Amino acid sequence: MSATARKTAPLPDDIRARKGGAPLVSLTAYTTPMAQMMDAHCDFVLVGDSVGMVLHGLPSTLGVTMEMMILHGKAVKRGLSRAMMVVDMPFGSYEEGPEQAFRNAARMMSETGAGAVKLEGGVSMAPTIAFLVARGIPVMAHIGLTPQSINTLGGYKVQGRGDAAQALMADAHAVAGAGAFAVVLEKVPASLADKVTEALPVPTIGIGASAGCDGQILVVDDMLGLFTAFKPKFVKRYATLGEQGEAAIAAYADDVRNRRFPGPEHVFADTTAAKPGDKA
Ligand SMILES: Nc1nc(=O)c2c([nH]1)NC[C@@H]1CN(c3ccc(C(=O)N[C@@H](CCC(=O)O)C(=O)O)cc3)CN21
Ligand SMILES: CC(C)C(=O)C(=O)O
Ligand SMILES: [Mg+2]
Repeated sequence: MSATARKTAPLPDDIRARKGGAPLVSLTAYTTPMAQMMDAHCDFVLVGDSVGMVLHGLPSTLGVTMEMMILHGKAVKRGLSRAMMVVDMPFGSYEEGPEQAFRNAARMMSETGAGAVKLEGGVSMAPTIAFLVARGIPVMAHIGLTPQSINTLGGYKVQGRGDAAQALMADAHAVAGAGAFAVVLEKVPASLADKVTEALPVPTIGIGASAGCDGQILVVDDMLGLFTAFKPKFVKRYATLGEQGEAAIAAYADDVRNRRFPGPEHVFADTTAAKPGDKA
């Protein structure tokens, strides 16, 4: 079923069932109005830990906390009626082991109303994914470039080139075998993304991966041109809202400095004998 024909949010199993079918559409969102804009057009919406870099000015995703993810998760949920919401588990909230991951993921699910959580990692995270899934928490996996590991990866580089392809394929099989209902593939060679997509029984969601993936995701502020501090090669700009916003702010500043704003239509008379159409 298309995102627009649907009346209620799909379940993780509905997303899983889209393997090999019409491409899954997703974007990140961090606020209610952005969630409202994409609700009719996306199969699922991710409250990404990219929120730290995009909305809070942090230098990486490492400083993002459970409290931040819960606050933004609640805001996004209020803007959705048809798309499923997935929330990123932040750095440090799940890596200690399955028990820590369950405790924090359960809190994330109950406090935000998310349909699933996403966590970064492959083979090493498989036991944690299996533990969560066995206890009722649907998990979306995220392999390839995993930004929470920036300090060991040494930069936001392409992952899985050359000999590293086998390890990436092992990560993909491990997370799918552990019960993840979908797998995000970030910044991997397109040919490898296609092989993983063919090999896995669950949908692959590409970001800097391949048009052959079972779905795509982007950071919404990137595709709208609102976030401009950097632009990964995988970003396609569908709008230039940052530029348009700055031009609008410059026009406002000019109006204020020249007393063109507020105009007569923006101010109030000292009488209730209002003209027709006036608001109190
Ligand atoms: N705005 C935004 N978009 C993202 O896709 C994103 C975030 N933030 N924050 C969390 C992670 C970090 N991600 C990244 C960050 C950088 C590149 C990247 O390709 N960087 C280029 C250009 C960097 C630059 O121009 O400064 C690189 O060559 O490293 C990729 C993914 C993906 N996620
Ligand atoms: C880019 C997506 C996959 C993500 O993890 C995020 O926005 O945090
Ligand atoms: Mg993330």
